Amino acid sequence: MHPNKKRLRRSMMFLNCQKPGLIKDPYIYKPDSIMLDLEDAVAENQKDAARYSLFHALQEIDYHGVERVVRINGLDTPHWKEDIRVCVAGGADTIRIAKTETAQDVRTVEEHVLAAEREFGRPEGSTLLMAALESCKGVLNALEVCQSSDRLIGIALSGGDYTKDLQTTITGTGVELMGARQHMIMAARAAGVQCWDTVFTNLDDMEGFEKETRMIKLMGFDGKSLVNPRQIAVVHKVFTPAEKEIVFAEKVVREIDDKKAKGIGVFTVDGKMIDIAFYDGAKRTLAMAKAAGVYKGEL
Ligand SMILES: CC(=O)SCCNC(=O)CCNC(=O)[C@H](O)C(C)(C)COP(=O)(O)OP(=O)(O)OC[C@H]1O[C@@H](n2cnc3c(N)ncnc32)[C@H](O)[C@@H]1OP(=O)(O)O
Ligand SMILES: O=C([O-])CC(=O)C(=O)O
Ligand SMILES: [Mg+2]
Repeated sequence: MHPNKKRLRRSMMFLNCQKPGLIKDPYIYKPDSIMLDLEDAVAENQKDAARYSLFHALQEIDYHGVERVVRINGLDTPHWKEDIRVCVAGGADTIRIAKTETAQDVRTVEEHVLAAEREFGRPEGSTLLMAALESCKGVLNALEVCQSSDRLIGIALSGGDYTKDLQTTITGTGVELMGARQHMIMAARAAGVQCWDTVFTNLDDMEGFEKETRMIKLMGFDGKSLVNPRQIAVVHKVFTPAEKEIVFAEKVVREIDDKKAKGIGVFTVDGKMIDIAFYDGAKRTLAMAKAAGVYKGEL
């Protein structure tokens, strides 16, 4: 498996490739990933200029370990083939396929990525893929998209275009996105890939943003697409296990190991019933805490 397939992706911040001022140093905000956008943030007559900036940024800027995702234009545009060549030539870590609808869309992109890896002498299989689902058809096909390719690391809900297709609007209540969110997270888990929630565009409503972030964390998402550096700290706070969760998870793992050796299946930890069903969840909490740099233990 590619070493970065399962890396921590709590915060994935979009930035517009049309704006060199934005793409030159976003690592200072310490998101887990940046998403350099060639799609909707870039005006139609600026696509070439955006690709040119992107190529030089990928080649010349040290992003200090922040994952460099590039969002390419959809397969219904004249741009995506050249977008892929520039991403691969520049050495992007991951390509986000905008407006993905089917498993075949992912496979088509994969063929072009492989051809570009050969053309530019990049290791075959080094470029990862994520698929943005932005229509009812795309969301309904979530499972086949998740199972489409070994390069595919996960699926992202794109609520703006999705609600347009659904013929509603984003209200901030989450009602209109609930079905898609639930469906996508189940598909991603069934296929063993990651799943990210859509952007929150009201930058003046930080309270609403935190509420939504807490909700999607509870739903099972791995993180969220973001549009602004102010949103990163909130997402990291919500998605990084707190000290008391880490302590409890350590106790659960140790107690299950200990009780198993003694032939005991069910018992309590801090007044809560625990059995083997809780083992993987506790292990996941510790792995996440370790990846986030807040846990140094060996469990
Ligand atoms: C529906 C979709 O398709 S979403 C995906 C496409 N959208 C995007 O890519 C938009 C990304 N976001 C942005 O461009 C901007 O955040 C905007 C236009 C929404 C708001 O911009 P501003 O009003 O300037 O935001 P704000 O005042 O919070 O900026 C503060 C600082 O953060 C920087 N900043 C803002 N957004 C970003 C970003 N996404 N990435 C990196 N830096 C950013 C600004 O340049 C500014 O830096 P400075 O203090 O050195 O001047
Ligand atoms: O991917 C996202 O969250 C942003 C986007 O394109 C959309 O909402 O349509
Ligand atoms: Mg969109």
